[in-house]
Amino acid sequence: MPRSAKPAEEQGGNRETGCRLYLVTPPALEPARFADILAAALDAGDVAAVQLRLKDLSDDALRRAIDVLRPVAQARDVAFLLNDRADLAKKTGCDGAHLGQTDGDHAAARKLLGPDMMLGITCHASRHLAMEAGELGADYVAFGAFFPTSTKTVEHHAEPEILAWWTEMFEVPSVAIGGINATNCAPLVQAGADFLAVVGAVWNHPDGPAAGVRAMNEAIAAAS
Ligand SMILES: Cc1ncc(COP(=O)(O)OP(=O)(O)O)c(N)n1
Ligand SMILES: Cc1ncsc1CCOP(=O)(O)O
Ligand SMILES: [Mg+2]
Repeated sequence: MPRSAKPAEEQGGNRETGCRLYLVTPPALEPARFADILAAALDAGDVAAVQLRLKDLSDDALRRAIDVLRPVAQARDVAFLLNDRADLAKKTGCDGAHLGQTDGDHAAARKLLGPDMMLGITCHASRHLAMEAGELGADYVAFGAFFPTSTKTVEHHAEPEILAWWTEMFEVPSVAIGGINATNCAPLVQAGADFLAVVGAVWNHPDGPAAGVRAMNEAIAAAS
């Protein structure tokens, strides 16, 4: 997936499976303060991508957050994606966008982003949605939620089996999301997830986000 991110082997990441960590930002943040927190997290270990996920912000506020946080990720060769907004991702130098099933026309977004920007698509627990996303040129398909989560109210529950099926059938990378932490991630890694997307496991880690990144990478490596 992340086209501008270094391969796992160059990052000292998880060579066996290639499974890598994908950080989604907390639901609320103050950009200047969060920039330091993000930098510390990214400096703690291998991270393939960061997704800025802020809801109900004006375009101006979103642009301010992007302008502060995007360079923190990109300076470290970590891809920076924007949640929900392909248009703003394109205008603001992001590496791509993540769109859900109600976040507009995926084909139009693919066209807008062009071949050099990434498009990730939520597919819940649906093989059909994933095949549609793959056909229209998604750079990754995201399945979930795999576990209970307090970050978002979720309506779909996915099982590791869908990752195994996808990996066996298609080459488009898969992302697993939803309640994933260092203790429960092994079956997802073993089922072939290319990326584990997490919020709480890193930003709410009791010893801080850097410890959260280390714990996730250790767990991914142990499961590989
Ligand atoms: C990597 C990744 N996977 C899934 C989602 C969920 O996207 P969506 O269904 O559009 O829900 P919101 O995140 O917009 O609430 C995601 N953001 N990232
Ligand atoms: C954005 C999103 N989409 C499905 S579950 C989820 C929240 C993931 O957060 P956490 O890793 O804290 O469960
Ligand atoms: Mg969305």
